[in-house]
Amino acid sequence: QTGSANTNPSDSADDEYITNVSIGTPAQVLPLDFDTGSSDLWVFSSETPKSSASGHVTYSPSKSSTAKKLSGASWSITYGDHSSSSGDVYTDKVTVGGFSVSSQAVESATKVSTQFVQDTVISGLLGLGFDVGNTVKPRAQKTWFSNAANSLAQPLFTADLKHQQTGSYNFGFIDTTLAKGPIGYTPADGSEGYWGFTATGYSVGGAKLNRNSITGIADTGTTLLLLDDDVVNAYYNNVESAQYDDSQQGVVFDCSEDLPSFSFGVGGTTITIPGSLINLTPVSDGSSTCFGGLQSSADIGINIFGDVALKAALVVFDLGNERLGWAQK
Ligand SMILES: O=C(NC1CCCCC1)N[C@H]1[C@H](O)[C@@H](N2CCCCC2)[C@@H]2OC[C@H]1O2
Repeated sequence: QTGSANTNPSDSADDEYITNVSIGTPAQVLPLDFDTGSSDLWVFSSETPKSSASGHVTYSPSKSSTAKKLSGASWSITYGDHSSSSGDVYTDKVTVGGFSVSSQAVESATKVSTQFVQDTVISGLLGLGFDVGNTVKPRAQKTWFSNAANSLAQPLFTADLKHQQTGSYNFGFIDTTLAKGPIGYTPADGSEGYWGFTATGYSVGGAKLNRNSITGIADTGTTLLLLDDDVVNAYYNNVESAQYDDSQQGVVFDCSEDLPSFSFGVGGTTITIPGSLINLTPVSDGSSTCFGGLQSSADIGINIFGDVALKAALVVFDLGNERLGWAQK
């Protein structure tokens, strides 16, 4: 068995990617942010304060004949951008891309932080990280993918995120036609709940890859490519107008710049992010100053290959073999 779901950028800056998920009986369809950087499936619900839920599609367990309250269970999560949510837990049927898990922990939000209240295009997150990262207490719950894995044709999923176009999350199979180059595989470290890996080197503007390895995570839930300052500086030293903008909390440059590409080595292959994908968006509507898709990870302490990097590749999240595959797109 397999599943295949379309995913769409939420706005003109590809800030996040939205995938529709069916929950309960009859199906309640919610737009969720699939996040390989976390391991909770949580939703805005009938239990979310009305003022917070305004503008969001919500899940009502009381309207689902297959919903069951998970007695005594609660959850609470804080993300790297300091957004947060918490609540109680139901189990219900959850279908993604035509594949159903009959009893999935659906974490109902009784509290959500301002960032989520304001982000009305999503009704929650579907974590695709490792189960160890799940926040439900007293007993951690499995992710949708973890519950599905044993029934899928292969215990893996792929992410094919695109700039301002419809992409896909495929479960149980690899559609190699989505890629232009071979898939390079490298071991994945799931011990922290993330999909951790090591890139073997990098280069700017098509130069030969150096041998400076970069250890980080493949995170569909983070918009940017966040790397060490020495890498960020090596890149922006090639961009005449680049400067750090305190108010924007990042490197900005003239939107008219012809940005160099950024390449990294992984699993014996090279992934090249075209400069165009690193020109993320004007700092404000109509501005001729643009915000960089590559920024510093210095304040975080971990390198993050977020959507800016993932958009250049077909990425295979292979749970069965504990490995990540990257193919140029
Ligand atoms: O916190 C992270 N990543 C961190 C970024 C800083 C450095 C450490 C990792 N990801 C979150 C992301 O920012 C959220 N956001 C909502 C608004 C549109 C953009 C996405 C969304 O909710 C949780 C998750 O996804």
